[in-house]
Amino acid sequence: MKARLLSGGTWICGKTNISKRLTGPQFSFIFTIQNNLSKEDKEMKKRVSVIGCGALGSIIAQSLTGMLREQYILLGILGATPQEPIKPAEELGCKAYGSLEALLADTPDYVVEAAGSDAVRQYGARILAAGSNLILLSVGALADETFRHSLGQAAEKCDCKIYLPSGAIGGLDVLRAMRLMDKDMKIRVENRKAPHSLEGAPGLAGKQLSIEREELVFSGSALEAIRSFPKNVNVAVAAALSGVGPENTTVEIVSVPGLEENSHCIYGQNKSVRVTLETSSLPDPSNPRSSTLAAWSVVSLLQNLASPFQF
Ligand SMILES: NC(=O)C1=CN([C@@H]2O[C@H](COP(=O)(O)OP(=O)(O)OC[C@H]3O[C@@H](n4cnc5c(N)ncnc54)[C@H](O)[C@@H]3O)[C@@H](O)[C@H]2O)C=CC1
Ligand SMILES: O=C([O-])CC(=O)C(=O)O
Repeated sequence: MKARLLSGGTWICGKTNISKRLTGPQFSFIFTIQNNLSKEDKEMKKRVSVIGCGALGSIIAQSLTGMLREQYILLGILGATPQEPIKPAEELGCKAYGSLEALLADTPDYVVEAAGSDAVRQYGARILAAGSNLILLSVGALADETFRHSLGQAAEKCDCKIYLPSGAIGGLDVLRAMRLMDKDMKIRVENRKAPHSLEGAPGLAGKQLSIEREELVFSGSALEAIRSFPKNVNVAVAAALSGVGPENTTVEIVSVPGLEENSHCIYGQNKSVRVTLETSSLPDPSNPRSSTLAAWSVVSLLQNLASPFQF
């Protein structure tokens, strides 16, 4: 049975709420049974905090208080500024955190990141060190091997997990199995988006994309792709991490005027299996870079974590 420490110095362990005291040089614990269980602790719902209240974070936060409310409690939301989460938090009846420290003081079981790769770099290790599991949408932050390794070590040290949802694509399971069969498998990812869904990417360096003709705006490794298009090819890094890694995965980004959907096609091949995984989905109305599907992949992951059946 795993125990976790609540903010007031109270441990919760299985269905028993117990307080702890440390005594003597032998490092022995003295536990006192308490009867002040709150309704939520009795029900053993998992407690979640969300970072980011934009297009995807909003859907996730709403789902936590809606279809996932039997399994989860939304503790609070952290935004880029203390003001940003105030309105959504009010609407959803949770806290608007003014800082990461305030979020960590709530000791969530899971922290969902929907804020961008800078937030992963800035907060990831501290969240894990505080004992929370991390669910990352900005998987692209893990393209950097040194950072990925250090975050993995932080998770292991605290016996926490880093969950990588399927995001705006699917089929990561088959890529992982194919990689086990043949370490020399090949993966190529083609991302097609309308010009306005790519605008503002550092890789375009201010270049105006044509609104008349299709153009190849990037061709290279997933490692280079995420540096140039950090808000567009997290999917390619997720596919790469499931297979042969960001340096060995080829990515092409195509700007397609008039394209209504964000389209991601993953071509995988090993000695005996060939897959084409195509996902085309509508961008979120409030952020054309992101497919709404990515938020629902987190909702689905949370539902899976609470289910006796594990996909
Ligand atoms: N894995 C996948 O398939 C996909 C991943 N993504 C990732 O998800 C991220 C979020 O996507 P959207 O919700 O569409 O973006 P968005 O721009 O609509 O919202 C981002 C939110 O995060 C907040 N934020 C930014 N920096 C922050 C920080 N340091 N601390 C706290 N909050 C911060 C912003 O203020 C905003 O509320 C993207 O940046 C991208 O990295 C997006 C689409 C697909
Ligand atoms: O939402 C999408 O279509 C894909 C995306 O932005 C990403 O992978 O970063």
